[in-house]
Amino acid sequence: MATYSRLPGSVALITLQNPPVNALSAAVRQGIVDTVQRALKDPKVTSVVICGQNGKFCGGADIREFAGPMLGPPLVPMIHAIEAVDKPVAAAIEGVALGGGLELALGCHYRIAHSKALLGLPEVTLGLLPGAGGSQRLPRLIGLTAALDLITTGRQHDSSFFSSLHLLCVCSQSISSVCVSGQSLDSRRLSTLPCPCPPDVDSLLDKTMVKVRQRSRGALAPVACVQALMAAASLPYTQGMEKERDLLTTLFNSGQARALQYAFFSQRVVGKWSLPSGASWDNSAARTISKAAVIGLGTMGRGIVVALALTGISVVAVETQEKQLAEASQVVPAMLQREAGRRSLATPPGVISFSSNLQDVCEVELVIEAVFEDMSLKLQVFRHLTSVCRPGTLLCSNTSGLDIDRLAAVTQSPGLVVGMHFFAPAHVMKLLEVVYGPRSSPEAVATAMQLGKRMGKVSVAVGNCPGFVGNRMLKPYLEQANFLLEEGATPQQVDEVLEEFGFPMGVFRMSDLSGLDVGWRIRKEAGLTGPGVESTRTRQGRRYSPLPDQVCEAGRLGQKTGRGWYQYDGPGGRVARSDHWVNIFLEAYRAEHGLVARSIAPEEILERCLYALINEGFNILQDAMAAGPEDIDAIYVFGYGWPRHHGGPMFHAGQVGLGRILERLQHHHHNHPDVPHLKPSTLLRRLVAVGSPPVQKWREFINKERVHSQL
Ligand SMILES: CC(C)(COP(=O)(O)OP(=O)(O)OC[C@H]1O[C@@H](n2cnc3c(N)ncnc32)[C@H](O)[C@@H]1OP(=O)(O)O)[C@@H](O)C(=O)NCCC(=O)NCCSC(=O)C[C@@H](O)CCCCCCCCCCCCC(=O)O
Repeated sequence: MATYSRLPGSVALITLQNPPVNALSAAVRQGIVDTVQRALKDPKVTSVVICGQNGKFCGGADIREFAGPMLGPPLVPMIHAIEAVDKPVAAAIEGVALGGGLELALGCHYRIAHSKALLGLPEVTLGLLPGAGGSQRLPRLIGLTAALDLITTGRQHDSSFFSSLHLLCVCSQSISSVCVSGQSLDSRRLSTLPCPCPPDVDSLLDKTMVKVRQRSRGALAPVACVQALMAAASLPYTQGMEKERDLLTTLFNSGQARALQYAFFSQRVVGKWSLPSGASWDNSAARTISKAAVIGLGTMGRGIVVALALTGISVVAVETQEKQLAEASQVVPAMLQREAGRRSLATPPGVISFSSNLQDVCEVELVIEAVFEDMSLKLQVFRHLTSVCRPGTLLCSNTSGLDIDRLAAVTQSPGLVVGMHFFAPAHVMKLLEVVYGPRSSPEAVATAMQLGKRMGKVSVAVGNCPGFVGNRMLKPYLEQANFLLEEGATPQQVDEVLEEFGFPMGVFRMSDLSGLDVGWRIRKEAGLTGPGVESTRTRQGRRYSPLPDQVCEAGRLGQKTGRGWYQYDGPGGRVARSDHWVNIFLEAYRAEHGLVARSIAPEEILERCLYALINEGFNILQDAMAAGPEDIDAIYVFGYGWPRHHGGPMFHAGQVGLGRILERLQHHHHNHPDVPHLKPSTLLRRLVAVGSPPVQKWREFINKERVHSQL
């Protein structure tokens, strides 16, 4: 709702009230319409100020309302009516003015903002465009070039940025004196102004269109944003508004908007974590960490040190190999400086001290081990840590899939051991998997989750199983990609299909980037390859492709060696080019194993890679290793490049239709009975059997099934 009060004198104050962010729900819109009317009717009122309760102006349209029928007064005519009134109206912005909130402010005649307020039009991130006049008013106020950047990226900025664009007025006169002076409001009505455009407007629009198509392959909203701004640049306001409305209607009804809005809420759902034990975000106290240590200063360790230091935590960075330590003590401060600059932090907040001595961690509150992915080495480190650290120190491992409980078992306080699985580069990537073992205490989980949040990560609590959630699902995906090569596909074909779907990189390009030796080492440790293992296509009772092992054996480890599934300009090269060697190698391999290459349709490539991954997601939910589909989807969107406009693998499954996913998995499993990952999960079957409920209902369904021991 919105409240009305008269300030001493002649100013009416309208306060938006809809906690927590004063979103423009039907009740708020109705409140605005009513209170503006009241102010207009009151002869003592000469000017109006609109503000938001609790120091937040407005977080925009109420996204939750998008799921149902639109009730209450529509936003566009409401904002238009405010712009048209003949008493001056000012938006007093504190906290946030985002989306529809900023559009409301653009309909006012004056905008004043607190220096710390954040403003922006983030609709594109929700699969929409600023559809309450924002796409037409903003460029008329700040010019086409600046509006294109803000609207197509959804970027938010503080008020000093917007003051420099003259979006905010530095009012030398108070609102009431504006009114008293009888100053005309005509020039304050943005819809009446022309749109300032650069001379090369067509070239600017073309270049922006190319850029947005490249940046977010297959995403509709950025393209529609450019189209709406083209209209603002070339059409009168009323026709521009018609274009805005048409584009918004198309986007609003698209699956992409639903996916992106789901992604918005899933990011928030995962913060409200709960464990099978009943421990959860609201009943578990977190410790505040001010001193931490990182053990192992390879790529991951260095990134973690920077991520911690950026939050103001003092870090002891330990590396026992002198050469690596010397290199890290040069590189890490530079990384910190660069990242602090990128985040506009004047000076890097945290203090880092480097050491080669594990004893130096004895004073810290939390340790993150980031040594080589080797269980015996990690066990050795944990044994050492438990003897040198103060009692009560939290011991965390950055393992990407090893058993947290085995590490906990060698410590004096297994309850204080959790996994903190970062993604490379750790100071940049948003995802953190917080892995709880059967003995991890709620306090340890809460502390790791909160620490992740402080570092600006999306922290997701996951259970302790091989590969946790992300890498466990990646395994069947990679496996299918390798099988497809055996059957006749090329790495480029597979990658193109996945990139067309929206992944920034296909599976083979991604593997080359991460280093093919990472998986090779894991497979060796699992006894799947290595000396003494027979080179067959069946291992440990299931189909196995030795292709990636053989590529590694040929010394091709990916970008770092200049050769992998592709060739590069040299070691460390970035541009992947197809490599004749790979084609010859694949032909020889198929001949050796009596395989006849067939032509594989893009649909089969996509289905086998994605549905195998999705199927494992259902298994993970069934095993209670993730609390709900939102957790899996957040992991894939923030850690694995899953295109956000497809919501995440589990959301995508719902959009494709669970029945269809089941039927295709059955089909592929029938053709490949020796691939257990293609066997449809029990949970998927159960969901289809009860009529394929929407993804938002799965959590409840799974809990009920568990109670009745159906899963
Ligand atoms: C605001 C934030 C920056 C605050 O961040 P903070 O970290 O402090 O807090 P949280 O993010 O955790 O949020 C707290 C809490 O609030 C919920 N929430 C936040 N914002 C919204 C919102 N806008 N709506 C609803 N709920 C919101 C959040 O979920 C949390 O809840 P929880 O239960 O988890 O505690 C940050 O929250 C943020 O960034 N918010 C989003 C800001 C945003 O994106 N705003 C834009 C919204 S879209 C918009 O404004 C569209 C406009 O352009 C209007 C377009 C017109 C629409 C008309 C529709 C007509 C359709 C026409 C089609 C016709 C169809 C046909 O005919 O067929």
